[in-house]
Amino acid sequence: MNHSLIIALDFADISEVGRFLTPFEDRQLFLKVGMELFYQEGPAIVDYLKVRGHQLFLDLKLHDIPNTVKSAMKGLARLECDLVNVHAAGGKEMMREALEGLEAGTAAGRKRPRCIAVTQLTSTSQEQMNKEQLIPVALDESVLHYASLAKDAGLDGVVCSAWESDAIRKKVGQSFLTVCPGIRMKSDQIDDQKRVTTPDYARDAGVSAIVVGRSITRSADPVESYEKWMNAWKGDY
Ligand SMILES: O=c1ccn([C@@H]2O[C@H](COP(=O)(O)O)[C@@H](O)[C@H]2O)c(=O)[nH]1
Repeated sequence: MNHSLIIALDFADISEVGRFLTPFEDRQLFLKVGMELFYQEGPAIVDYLKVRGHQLFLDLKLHDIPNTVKSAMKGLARLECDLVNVHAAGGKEMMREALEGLEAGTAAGRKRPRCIAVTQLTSTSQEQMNKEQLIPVALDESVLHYASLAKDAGLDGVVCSAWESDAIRKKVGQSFLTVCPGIRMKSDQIDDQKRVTTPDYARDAGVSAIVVGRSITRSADPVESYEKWMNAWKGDY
């Protein structure tokens, strides 16, 4: 999954997904299914995308008591996605149990899905974290701390802003995945994102993958937009 561009399919239902994907014809993409689509369509959306040969990041950001997350991950492993995630704020024990669940649910002979942890959402600012989460440190310190917890728990990487990727890898190792949303072209609207970088910045920072949603999915010509993004990111097809 190194140097992938993951398209966030933040659509209301499968018919919107179908309309979006049709102009891409038979191209195989790395796609992300989040809460909006999964809560509407359930596991059927995963099958729909997998039979078309796409790679899948199931972005459900599990965050619950360890036993519940373990059982949920056991079920999710059966969907055979490439990548799943949890919130690091759930703690080291929860993350370890998530991995155990994934291993238990993975069919013999198959590789378990990779599992990464959300550090601080890219929509979180320094001020929001200090005042609302009552975490009294610098935001990048909190991100590094969560990344270390995820590494100790055995996870494969984190979701973070591209700003934080280099420091994370220096601290926990270069093979640790950094999957980065909050990416915009200079001309794009930032929307609700706070820790935003450009694809060039993310490329130079050596992040593992960028996640791009609205800039592609809401553009008038998504295929052209995807090409523009792949050129800027110099992504692997
Ligand atoms: O910290 C996070 C974790 C997940 N996301 C998800 O990525 C996409 C970003 O979409 P854009 O339209 O490019 O902003 C979206 O699906 C989020 O749920 C994130 O943005 N930040």
